[in-house]
Amino acid sequence: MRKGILHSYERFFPLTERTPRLSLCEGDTPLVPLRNMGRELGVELYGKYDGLNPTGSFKDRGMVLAVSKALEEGAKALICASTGNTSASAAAYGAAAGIPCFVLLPAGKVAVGKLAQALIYGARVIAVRGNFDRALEMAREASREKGSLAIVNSVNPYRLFGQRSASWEICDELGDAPDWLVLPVGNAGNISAYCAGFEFYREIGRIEKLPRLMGVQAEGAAPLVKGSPVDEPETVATAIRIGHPVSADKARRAVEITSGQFLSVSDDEILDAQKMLASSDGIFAEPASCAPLAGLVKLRKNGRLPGGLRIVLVLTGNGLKDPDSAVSRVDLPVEIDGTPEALAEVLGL
Ligand SMILES: Cc1ncc(COP(=O)(O)O)c(/C=C/C(=O)C(=O)O)c1O
Repeated sequence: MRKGILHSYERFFPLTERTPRLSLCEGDTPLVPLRNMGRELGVELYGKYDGLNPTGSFKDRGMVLAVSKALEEGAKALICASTGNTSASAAAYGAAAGIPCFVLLPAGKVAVGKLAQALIYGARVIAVRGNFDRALEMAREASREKGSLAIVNSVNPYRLFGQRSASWEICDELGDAPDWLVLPVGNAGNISAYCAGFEFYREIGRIEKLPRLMGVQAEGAAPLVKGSPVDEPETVATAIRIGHPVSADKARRAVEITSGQFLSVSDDEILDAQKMLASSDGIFAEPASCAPLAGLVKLRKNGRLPGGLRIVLVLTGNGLKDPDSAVSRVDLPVEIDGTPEALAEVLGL
């Protein structure tokens, strides 16, 4: 039975007897073999489907630890800026913890599913006329001003600590680290957390080697590929529409020590990958989560994807978060009269 990561990995986390053990049964998500895409690409391919966490993204892994520790340290409320998933997760764990949660979202740039979540979980949702980077500056300022307001963005170290749990689950299931781990990069916290998690597992002898960490960004929001901040990031993958990643230095170190790489893909390549993943292997992930597959397809096209590798794609968010983007790329339903003849015609019977 899933009891949540504070239970499953209790001995690896900075918990004390005073730390409340929050849980929405996050973690222990499936590592799905992507057989058809794997055959297509000539690799052994898996999807770590973190879209099956309680609020539909990997954010729950860090949020459960950050909110538990915030309670222990006397916080009276939570605050975060978000492109959507962090706010959904903060709102849910704030509700579970029984404390208010304030979320700052870039006005008009958040997928409908994520906005609905933050609202229904009872967060105070504040739409900022500006992008995520501006909203994060405001949230950090507010948290500095008011000590009892705990910021739960990935500037909060407990967030990245909790997110290490995904790397441990992958290694526990595969028996070692994969050859490559490919994931989307926005604020760059998750790639840094995976690196720390794999390093810890190597330190305690659970794995032999670190996987190559491949960070994929959208072409219109690719500061780590460009090597400089992007002031006006733009992409259909709104979860990674971030131009000033707060964990950039950690992420660069993660790519360097694992001989990995940052690469970027276009919005079209992302949406094509989203449709491919769903129609070939039955997994519906949100646009940002499909950037890694788009990256693999691009490497394969350029002859830079070695055969036979064991690769894990991190599917960070559920496709249901952003149905509008997915619908923009598919044929809409055909409408018929309610008669057997009309159906027979469509079915070609
Ligand atoms: C589905 C999905 N995939 C990838 C990322 C990028 O992770 P980071 O590189 O650790 O930022 C996000 C990030 C979202 C937010 O930053 C937020 O919700 O505020 C995401 O929601």
